[in-house]
Amino acid sequence: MGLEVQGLTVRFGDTTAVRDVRLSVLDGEVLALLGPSGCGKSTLLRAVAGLERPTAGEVRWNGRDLASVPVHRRRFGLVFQDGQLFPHRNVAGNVGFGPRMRGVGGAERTARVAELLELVGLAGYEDRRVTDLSGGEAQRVALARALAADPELLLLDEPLSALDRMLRERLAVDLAALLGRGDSTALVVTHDHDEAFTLADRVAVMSRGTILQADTPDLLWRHPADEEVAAFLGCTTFLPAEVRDGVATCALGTVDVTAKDGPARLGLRAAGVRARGTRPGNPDATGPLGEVRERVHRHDHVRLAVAVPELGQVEAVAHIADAPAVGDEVGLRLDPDGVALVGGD
Ligand SMILES: Nc1ncnc2c1ncn2[C@@H]1O[C@H](COP(=O)(O)OP(=O)(O)OP(=O)(O)O)[C@@H](O)[C@H]1O
Repeated sequence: MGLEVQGLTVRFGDTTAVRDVRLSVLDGEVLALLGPSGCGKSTLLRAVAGLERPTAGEVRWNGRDLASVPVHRRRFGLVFQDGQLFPHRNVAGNVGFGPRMRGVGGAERTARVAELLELVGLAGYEDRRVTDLSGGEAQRVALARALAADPELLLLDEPLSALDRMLRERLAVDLAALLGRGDSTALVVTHDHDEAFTLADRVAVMSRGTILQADTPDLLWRHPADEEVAAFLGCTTFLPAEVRDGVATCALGTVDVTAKDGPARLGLRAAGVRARGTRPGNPDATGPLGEVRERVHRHDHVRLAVAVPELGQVEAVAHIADAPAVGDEVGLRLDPDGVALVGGD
């Protein structure tokens, strides 16, 4: 059954941080709450944890209304951005805290702590003082500590956002494997798209206190419910299209889609529009033509703003090796991986 949230509203004075939210997290599912700063993600998570009192609505766990159940009785594991470890205990003391409270004895507890430290990439750290750890190490200890308590539901609030990018990407993959392997049920708050898509079975996109869409990463990416979700997920150009036999035709060309015949709306991310210079000897430069107006080097590609007659400015990408310069003419081609079908059924 898992977690069910219904009609949940949380107000702080005149601010409605969470507005009539309905959400479920199934047993064994990892759900990410993704949204911009201030949209109400943390407040929703804190209301589920019991740290914030709802103004209206219900939070149920396995069918039971939690309104009268205090935080420590909910059996939910909490991890916040800054870990919040017990400073007077060493790493083993922190990770082993939950098992110890549940009466798990010496050898078994030591083995469990070692296993969890190995899982979070900190094998052998048992005797380290937590005050001597780096931010990334401390956060991994916090994760291990939350998991060690065998919580029924893990609540993670921006668990990786204090870490540097390389570590965050690695830890997101590790955490996804770890949550999947343990069959954990988890609600993860994040503002980082990659993190949400890496970790979650389903992603709920939040804006201004409400959930706009909750779907699998694949569906969300390819079929955002409306332009607001599409724009939040990176679409910068929206074009009308006509679908015929699984092919959508728009002003920038054709792309395969899963949709019924008829009019449709496409959302294009920069990566959905590939640009090639039209200079002689480049036969790949086909499709509608435009002129490069801006050019920015990103880590593994070049991002362009291309002026297309009658369409205006379109974001596109080019290979670093033969990236066109500002002022060059380019041919544009759609890449289905970067194209979304917006709205509709
Ligand atoms: N204790 C509080 N008192 C008053 N207003 C609050 C309180 N907590 C949150 N808010 C307000 O509620 C809204 C939602 O805040 P919340 O922290 O839930 O957003 P968030 O999406 O988690 O943002 P961030 O990613 O920046 O943490 C914001 O406008 C915030 O200022």
